[in-house]
Amino acid sequence: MIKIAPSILSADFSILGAEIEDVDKGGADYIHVDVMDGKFVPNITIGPLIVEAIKPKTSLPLDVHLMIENPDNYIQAFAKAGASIITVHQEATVHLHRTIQLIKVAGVKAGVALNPATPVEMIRDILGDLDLVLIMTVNPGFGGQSFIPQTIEKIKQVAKWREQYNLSFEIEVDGGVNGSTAKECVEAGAEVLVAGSAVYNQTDRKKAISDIRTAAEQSE
Ligand SMILES: O=C(CO)[C@@H](O)[C@H](O)COP(=O)(O)O
Repeated sequence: MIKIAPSILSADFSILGAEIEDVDKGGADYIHVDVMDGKFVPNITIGPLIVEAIKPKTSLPLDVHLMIENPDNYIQAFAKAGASIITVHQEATVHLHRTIQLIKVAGVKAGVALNPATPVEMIRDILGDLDLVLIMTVNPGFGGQSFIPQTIEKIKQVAKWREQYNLSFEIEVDGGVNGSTAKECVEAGAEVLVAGSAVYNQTDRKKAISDIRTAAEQSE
């Protein structure tokens, strides 16, 4: 089953609660929350206080993507704030296995994200510990960038390992996902599609979500 995760990075932050309710009613499956620290990526966004504030606005899982250095220092705070899934970057932590265990001890699903230039081999040995693998299809930091086609092979390889090792983590893609790129991602093996500008830059968010889902489902 395909899941659509609108990224609130492209929402109107002056009415963030209403923007979240809009995609919730519009058929979203997750709310994707982009956390950036101005160090790991060249942009600064939101922290645990905002996650806590938006939590009552939706019953959908909050899919929190930490694009920050030293993620171990913030896992507890984001879990307490209401995150359902916490995804850290492989590139941002030296002891990835320990970081994953910290997320699990906090009672939250654990994900790992890979930048476009990071080989999937970097997480092969810990796939069995993961609930989600996030293949970045743009360089993280900003919404509205173009999809990087070379990332498709990475999705395929992770999907192959999932089957080969009989694992059940979700494969999520993030960046430049829209009605034109969704199908290829799903054909490669992804089932969670993060979409920022393709949803929030449209006035009718329900239609935008439905259009992406329909495009993606053409591969099934
Ligand atoms: O993590 C990020 C960017 O770093 C994403 O979640 C973006 O917010 C996706 O935006 P679009 O490419 O869909 O506009």
